[in-house]
Amino acid sequence: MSLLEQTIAIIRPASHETASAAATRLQQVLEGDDTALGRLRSLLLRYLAITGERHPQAPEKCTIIACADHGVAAEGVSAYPAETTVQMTRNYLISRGGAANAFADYCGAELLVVDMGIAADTSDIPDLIDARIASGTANMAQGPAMTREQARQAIETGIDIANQVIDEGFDCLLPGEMGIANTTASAAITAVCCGLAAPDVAGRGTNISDERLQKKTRIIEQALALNQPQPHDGLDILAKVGGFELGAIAGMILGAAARQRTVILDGANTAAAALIAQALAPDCVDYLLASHQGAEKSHVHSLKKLGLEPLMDLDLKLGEACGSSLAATMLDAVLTAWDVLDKLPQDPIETPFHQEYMRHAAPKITDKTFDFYLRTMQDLDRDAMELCQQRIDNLAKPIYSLGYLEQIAVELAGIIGDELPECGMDRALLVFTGRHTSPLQSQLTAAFATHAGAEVTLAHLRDGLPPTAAFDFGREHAELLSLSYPLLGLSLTEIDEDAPFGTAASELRAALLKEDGSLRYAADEFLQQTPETYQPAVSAIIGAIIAAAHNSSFILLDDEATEIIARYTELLCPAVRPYILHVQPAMLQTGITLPGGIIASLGLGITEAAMHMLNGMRTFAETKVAVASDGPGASIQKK
Ligand SMILES: Cc1cc2ncn([C@H]3O[C@H](COP(=O)(O)O)[C@@H](O)[C@H]3O)c2cc1C
Ligand SMILES: O=C(O)c1cccnc1
Repeated sequence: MSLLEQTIAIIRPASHETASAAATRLQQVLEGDDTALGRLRSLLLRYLAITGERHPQAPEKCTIIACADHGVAAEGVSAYPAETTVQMTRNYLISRGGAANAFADYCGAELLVVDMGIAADTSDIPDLIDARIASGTANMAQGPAMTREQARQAIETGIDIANQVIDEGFDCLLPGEMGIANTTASAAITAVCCGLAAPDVAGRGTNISDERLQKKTRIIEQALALNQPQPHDGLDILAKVGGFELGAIAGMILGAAARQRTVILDGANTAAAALIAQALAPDCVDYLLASHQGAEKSHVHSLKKLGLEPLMDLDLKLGEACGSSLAATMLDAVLTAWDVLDKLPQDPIETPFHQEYMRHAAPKITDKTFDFYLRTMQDLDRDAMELCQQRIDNLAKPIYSLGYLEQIAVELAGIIGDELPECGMDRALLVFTGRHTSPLQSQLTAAFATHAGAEVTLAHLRDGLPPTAAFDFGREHAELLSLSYPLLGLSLTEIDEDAPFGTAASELRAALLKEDGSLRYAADEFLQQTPETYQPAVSAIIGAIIAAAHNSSFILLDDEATEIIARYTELLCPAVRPYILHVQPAMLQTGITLPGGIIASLGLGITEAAMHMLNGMRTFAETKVAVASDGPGASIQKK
């Protein structure tokens, strides 16, 4: 038997015993609320099933970027010239300014780069793993991209790589790829595996123009019609419309599955590689975790076929393991939280929170107080924003390909008045709570906040005082915190101590939103319409948002309750809008319903990733990578 057949033969479904025991325990600690952790729950349970351990160590991560060229690039299906593949490979290993470098650094992964078939001399590139199959594939629009033997070789190379890194102690693989025109290949693979037509899967790749997209769609159609790949024959699909780097990634997936190790998928390209692996060994999907829903058109279909649910949508159009690096840190966080939860109540972790209590006073808040904040709200620093945007547009990646991460970076630049906000900015979490906070909530808040590097203040509200008192309490503490912490998560929890978690969100939704999710009331009416129990919390959050924005902190929202309050605050005071980051469901699609700062903490992680992009990546000029020749990048990017 060859390595491929041997590997396929030992792939078993992941063990579900550990996972189902953990599911039972989770249900018990979370008092039967299966939605509490949303998709973090299945992220955790899938990971436990893969490892077969109840409390696995935090995974050792290895990012592996497979690079290869594509004959179909000759058809003009990309916005960038084919030489970009080798130039980016140099960038990873010489300038070290690719997204892959920045995101591996962000999530603490080792970075390996493999030449699977770059159409250029790569002999001078240090540390490049040479596994070259040929100088690029043949043009699939004119015949098969490679021979069946080459397809097997690409996959077996991926299996070898997986075995090697697993032998070195890595247990979580983050594959990525670099290969101009490879979204044409991944779209074709997806069409075959999902039974779709070219227009359903052809996406904009490196941000190509409408005209080029039409051409790309026709080329995919032509490649499928000419080559007739067989949907149940993974090697045939790879040979006819694949790529060497996609074959290697399929192999890494098979190799990892055979050794019961995890692979976190990134965008449409890695998902297409996974479809090849799935066609060869259906059980390998148990070892896959999805990270994000990317913008490439085929991605939604491939994830569905793989039966995987993404954790986030950041409008990424890149690859290079960016989204999977983010998911890897979320996996770390949920593993920590699970350790903590499983040890309750005997063995709680320390929760060194600052505690603040509302005074019994009713301060005078008048329209004048309010006016003061609104009139003296700082403008964003437009120059810093413009310079930051220019730098991002010229980082060595397709234009706009890092989606919301780019927007976060620009907004932060405007808020702090510096075109290059740094990594590791000080951050805090302000959690409004009732008189008492349960050990469960405290432990969860601590686990996620610690992971995000945030200091926590628990601000205890008091009933029976006018809303102005709560407003002032929120204002005062956000103001104090925002003097030292440029990043501030705002959340609430256990306002009604007898109600289950998530009640604040559901009550505020019922009272303040219409059926379609839009706001039901005008800005000056909604507080009277808020259920009395929640009026202090709502007033405190409004005060906190206005004060934090006034002091130029970047505000990260938490659960749906804070989302609703913030949307009304934005209506009341539109000037706060640019200071607010809507985390879920705008970026995270985890459906977490637990309040208390979990979502805001994950938002801090996303913000940190944006800072790694900005500080870790280098520009086209700095790395000598070719700029766009089509699409919006063509007129903006400068060599
Ligand atoms: C500078 C640069 C860095 C990249 N990093 C990933 N890609 C991504 O874009 C390419 C696929 O898009 P298409 O099919 O339109 O060519 C792949 O290389 C993919 O990894 C990049 C592309 C460029 C230009
Ligand atoms: O989703 C991906 O993998 C992707 C999307 C655009 C460009 N390159 C890769």
